[in-house]
Amino acid sequence: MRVEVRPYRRPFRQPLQTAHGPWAVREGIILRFEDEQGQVTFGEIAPIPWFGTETLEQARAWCDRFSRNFALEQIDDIPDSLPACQFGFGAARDRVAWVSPARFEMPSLKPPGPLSVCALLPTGAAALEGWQGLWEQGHRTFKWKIGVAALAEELSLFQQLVKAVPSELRLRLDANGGLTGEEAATWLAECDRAPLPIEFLEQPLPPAQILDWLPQVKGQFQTAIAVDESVATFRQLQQVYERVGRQVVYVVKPAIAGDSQRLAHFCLQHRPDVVFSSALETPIGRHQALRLAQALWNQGISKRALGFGVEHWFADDWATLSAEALWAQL
Ligand SMILES: O=C(O)CCC(=O)C1=CC=C[C@@H](O)[C@@H]1C(=O)O
Ligand SMILES: [Mg+2]
Repeated sequence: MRVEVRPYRRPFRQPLQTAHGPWAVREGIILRFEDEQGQVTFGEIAPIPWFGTETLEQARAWCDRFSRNFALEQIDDIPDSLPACQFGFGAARDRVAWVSPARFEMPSLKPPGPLSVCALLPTGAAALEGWQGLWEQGHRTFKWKIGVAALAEELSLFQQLVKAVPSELRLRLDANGGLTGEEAATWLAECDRAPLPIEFLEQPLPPAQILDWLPQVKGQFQTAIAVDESVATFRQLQQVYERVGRQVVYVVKPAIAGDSQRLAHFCLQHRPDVVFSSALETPIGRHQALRLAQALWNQGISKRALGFGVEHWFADDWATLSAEALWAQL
């Protein structure tokens, strides 16, 4: 199979403000595969190094190993240290009618409607304005980043936000590991008191601290706790699931969780309480990630809104481009 590699850089409309700091530009790699019958498939490598994936440079180095040709079997040679590469090259295999008893079939994608998609709000006070347009588009689940400004300021904004929105709105909070144990307990108590459902508090503490902290708050709060950075790669997902199982919600970003077939089999075997989430990838990686999420949804895995309400974060028409049109721009 022939493969062509093109890097991309795409600015967000505005930097995404999280506890990791501002993120202004999405960089990645688009792969174009052409098989012997001339059939073309696109894949995407969308690293998030601060989540624990490979860097863009490490991904490039792997891609440079291939001349213009590669065999599907070589996907199995991609190490677990390159999860975004495993996902990107895996696109070639997930398309072909590759017959194997172990293969998890992923039917073609029916794009999910806004009701089943969580929209990402702007961080801070901008959320007080930002939610309305997304509500009018049909979104009913929203995610808001915290752990960026001072606790008192964010708690005040939270109280304004939950009073301003319709009571049917469901809100997720994502601290990106930016809170202390004490601040997280304060947030959980606040969420329990909120006048609308707070679906979960995502990654309140950093991966290195959260698992030891969980037992201290077990059974104290109604609001669920989710992990994201703690399970960014497949190895981490396995380890955390073994340790805390169904005590938490798993926010899984297929684009950085490694081989999609392996992820699918893990989800089918363990049936974790999972939210599939965007890695802020392009429509190419998004399409592949959503196909996986939809196929697992059809198997009864996760009924939670998909964390893919992010197209509005990209400038221009990036979110609606076809794979061929996007490739032609690179
Ligand atoms: O999960 C969602 O609803 C949207 C995607 C999202 O929030 C993120 C995507 C990529 C990196 C992170 O800053 C952030 C997250 O922490 O979940
Ligand atoms: Mg998150």
